[in-house]
Amino acid sequence: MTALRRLVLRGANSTRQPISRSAAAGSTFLLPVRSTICAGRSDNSTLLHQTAWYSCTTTTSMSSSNIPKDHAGAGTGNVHDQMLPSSMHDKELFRYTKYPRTVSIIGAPMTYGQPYVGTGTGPNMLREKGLRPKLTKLGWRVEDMPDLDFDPKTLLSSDGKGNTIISSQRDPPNAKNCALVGRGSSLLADAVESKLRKGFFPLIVGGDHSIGIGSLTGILRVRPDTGIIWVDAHADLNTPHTSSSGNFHGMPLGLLMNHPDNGPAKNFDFSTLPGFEFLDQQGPRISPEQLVYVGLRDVDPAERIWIQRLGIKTFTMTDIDHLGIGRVMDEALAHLKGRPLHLSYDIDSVDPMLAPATGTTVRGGLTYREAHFVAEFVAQSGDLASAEIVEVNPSLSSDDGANETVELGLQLITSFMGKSII
Ligand SMILES: NC(=[NH2+])NCCC[C@H](N)C(=O)O
Repeated sequence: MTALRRLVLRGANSTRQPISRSAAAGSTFLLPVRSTICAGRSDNSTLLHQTAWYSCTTTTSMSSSNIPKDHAGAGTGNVHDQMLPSSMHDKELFRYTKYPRTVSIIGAPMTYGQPYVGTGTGPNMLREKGLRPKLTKLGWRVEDMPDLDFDPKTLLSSDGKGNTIISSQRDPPNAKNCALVGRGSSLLADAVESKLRKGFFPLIVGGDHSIGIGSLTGILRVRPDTGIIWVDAHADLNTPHTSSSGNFHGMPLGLLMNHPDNGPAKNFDFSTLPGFEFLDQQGPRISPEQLVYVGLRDVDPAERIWIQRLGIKTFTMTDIDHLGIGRVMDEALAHLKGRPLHLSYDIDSVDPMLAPATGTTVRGGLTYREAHFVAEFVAQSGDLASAEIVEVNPSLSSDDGANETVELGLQLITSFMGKSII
């Protein structure tokens, strides 16, 4: 029955309508982004992209008028101390987070790692759907800071305060929006590091998956032995040397992976990537054994070679079909046993019928229950110490598809933050 259900789901045509940018702009979707101006791979795409990003942050920034009453204070730096009784404390879940368990929502509205506008709206969309009260209900003390400032003016200024803008640097080959991604990653790394040092649980809300560069750097600075569960349709193991798109959302693991016998970024000279100076040769790196993939189904040729050569523990969709998600997660957690865990959840791991509003959809993804099971099982292990959700882009689908995707993202967050059926 389950197999049949999965076959039906994976075999059916995706409902995703590949919306052209102009169509997205005309839609009445929640997010009034003028996305027509973003596109292309031409030389000036960076500029177009930035312009679009401005409009997107302006229209969705949190002001007291657009925050529903029960979310008032979200993103304003408040700590909400109103903890409700919860089974989570009895069960010794989230044992790496100091008691009383505090989750720090770190909004990372990064869009520069891929070509579409709209990916930066994730944090506010999730807040508007009630992220904070849902976390409070689960028993968390919630710290909700303003989103990281990824305004190009701030990121590209030499003093980080918007003064003295560095004139636009040319991107190195295959490294689109290099300085913006690099500098944004550096800010995020510092934020994540400081929250972990306080004993908080960083919940990083993207943004595109290039935020993995910053979140993992911050995490590894504090806990170098962290186990990483990368739930994704893609391996994100490229570097500018192997990427065919030049998009940094396909590179976070490639840039950070280390291995004595030449990992993807071995001898990579980060000084050739403006903005990435913080990833100097001493910077924290991932070893292959601390990573597990779940849900892969679209892997580039160079990534396939590295996965095999480095022996990275990988559960593709074929493995999930064959073994079932229960056994896959048993084996995944057994592989990372004894480590604090970071869950990097890309919404495109889920089947596009359920999560159409994302930039790089691939058919044949996780079912609704499989997606939740991954989240629930990791939470129930007690070892989850940080997490991120990425690539929710409401501007890339119809209203319904966008709402479903944001809603699913929110539900998955509640599952990995401790919600259980009983
Ligand atoms: N996190 C993602 N959505 N990654 C998509 C990556 C797609 C492709 N492999 C690339 O490197 O461009």
